[in-house]
Amino acid sequence: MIVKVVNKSKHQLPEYQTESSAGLDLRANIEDKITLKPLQRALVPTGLFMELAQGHEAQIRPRSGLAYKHGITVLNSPGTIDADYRGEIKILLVNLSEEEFVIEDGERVAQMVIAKHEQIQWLPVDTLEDSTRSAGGFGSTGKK
Ligand SMILES: O=c1ccn([C@H]2C[C@H](O)[C@@H](COP(=O)(O)OP(=O)(O)OP(=O)(O)O)O2)c(=O)[nH]1
Ligand SMILES: [Mg+2]
Repeated sequence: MIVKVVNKSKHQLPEYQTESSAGLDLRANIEDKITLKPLQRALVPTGLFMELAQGHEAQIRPRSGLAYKHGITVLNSPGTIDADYRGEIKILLVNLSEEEFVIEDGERVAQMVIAKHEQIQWLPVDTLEDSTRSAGGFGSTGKK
């Protein structure tokens, strides 16, 4: 799929790191380093603007390496980029570790997955078709 993009960052366009990667790694586009203290959050700019086709969204997800090694994750994960959004793509990072973490310009801090989605129309009714699960949830299966 071809996606129009305006790259106002100092960096190359996000790339798939391997042949079958689902996510495009997103780079921080910042003038000065950002230091995240424990439990601090920051909205990290990417310098990227894009135009997705209707029926598509972009999901901003954490990178597992940063999460595992440094406790850095995407606070609103998965962040949702709507197809009609024309603003700058930004990444909301939070530091869940007990150590400071420094974000460098150009660092790959998150990844973006493009996905198809539906938009629905409601059909208001009084009752729903029953099912085997019925209203069971939140650990209801496998119990006696
Ligand atoms: O991680 C994110 C999440 C959102 N956005 C942008 C694109 C998205 O289309 C817009 C709105 O996001 P969302 O609907 O999650 O935020 P909201 O708090 O509901 O704001 P709004 O009232 O603008 O929809 O903000 C980002 O750049 N990064
Ligand atoms: Mg919204």
